[in-house]
Amino acid sequence: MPNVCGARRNHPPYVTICRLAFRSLVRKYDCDVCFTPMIIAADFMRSSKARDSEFTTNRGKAQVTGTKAESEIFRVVFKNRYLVESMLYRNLWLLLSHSSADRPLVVQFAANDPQTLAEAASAVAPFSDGVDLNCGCPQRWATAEGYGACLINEPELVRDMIRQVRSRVENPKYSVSIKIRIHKDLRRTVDLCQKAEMAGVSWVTVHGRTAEERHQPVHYDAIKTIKDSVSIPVIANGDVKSLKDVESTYLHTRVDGVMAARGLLANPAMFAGYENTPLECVWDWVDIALEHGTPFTCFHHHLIYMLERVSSPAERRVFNALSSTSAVIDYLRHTYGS
Ligand SMILES: Cc1cc2nc3c(=O)[nH]c(=O)nc-3n(C[C@H](O)[C@H](O)[C@H](O)COP(=O)(O)O)c2cc1C
Repeated sequence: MPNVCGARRNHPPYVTICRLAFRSLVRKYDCDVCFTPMIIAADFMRSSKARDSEFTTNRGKAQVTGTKAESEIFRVVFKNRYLVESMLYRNLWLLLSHSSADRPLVVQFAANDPQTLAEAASAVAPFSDGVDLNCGCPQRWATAEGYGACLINEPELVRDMIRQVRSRVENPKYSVSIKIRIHKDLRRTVDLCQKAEMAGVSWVTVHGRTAEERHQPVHYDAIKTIKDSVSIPVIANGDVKSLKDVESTYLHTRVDGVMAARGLLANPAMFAGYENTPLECVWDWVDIALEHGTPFTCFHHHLIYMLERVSSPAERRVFNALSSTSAVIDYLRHTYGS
């Protein structure tokens, strides 16, 4: 059963570098598939600047920022040097080992128009394994623009978006998925998923709450009903915070995989069976984050999440107030050892 990592929107470039670093960490601890944060497809297609700031991935040791449009030259970061030679970049890729590549990678888009989504999908297809349409974000800014959770009420539009991506991306193995929330009337969710299936969707991720629900219990029965109503894989999402939760979700719903967000932020080694973030994982984050040139705020924030369950309030007060990478490393060495 695949373990999936899901994350979020609206970020300056340093945040996408940060997401890439975090994806590298969770992949080390048995996360099988990673999603990018949600990217607004229309913004993404509007300018190469937007593409550079919204999407960063790598192949082996090369890091790629943005996407390859016909007339554009790529920025490739290799051993911290920018190479702006597209031929060199192509040759480089052929030589690189894919062992530490950021794959499998699903790029998640917010979109409300088939053509734009298809263009965005075709731009990222060479660097990823699939695109996902966000039909679950309940935030007001998103639904006001016709993105996210409001799309669960537009099954025909969702179907058209899936079809358009399918016909635009040539690779038949490239996945086209949707991430949804459920309706109060579950028949509508089943209808949405069946229409998506008929349009050629590869799988559906179901966050088992309605668009209005926040902290209410996840409706596992609803996820099971959806799973029983379609033949494509279904991924369950919501409140998976340990490997035990993965198992109980599976037993309850018989889904094909689970997606986790907050559980992995708190414990990136969760899918590998650790109850709390192991020290090894903390040091792995330090290594990976420094290797990627992760800015301090992001580096520190992730550690704050990871240490929350394993530190006392007094320790947290000291740790959270640290303001430099060296102070953080000194604190970790002194408090936990290396
Ligand atoms: C910090 C953060 C960022 C998120 N960003 C996204 C996102 O970009 N796209 C998305 O579909 N869901 C996003 N979500 C929602 C999660 O994917 C997930 O549906 C929700 O948090 C419930 O799952 P969980 O209990 O595993 O956290 C985000 C959640 C969190 C906490």
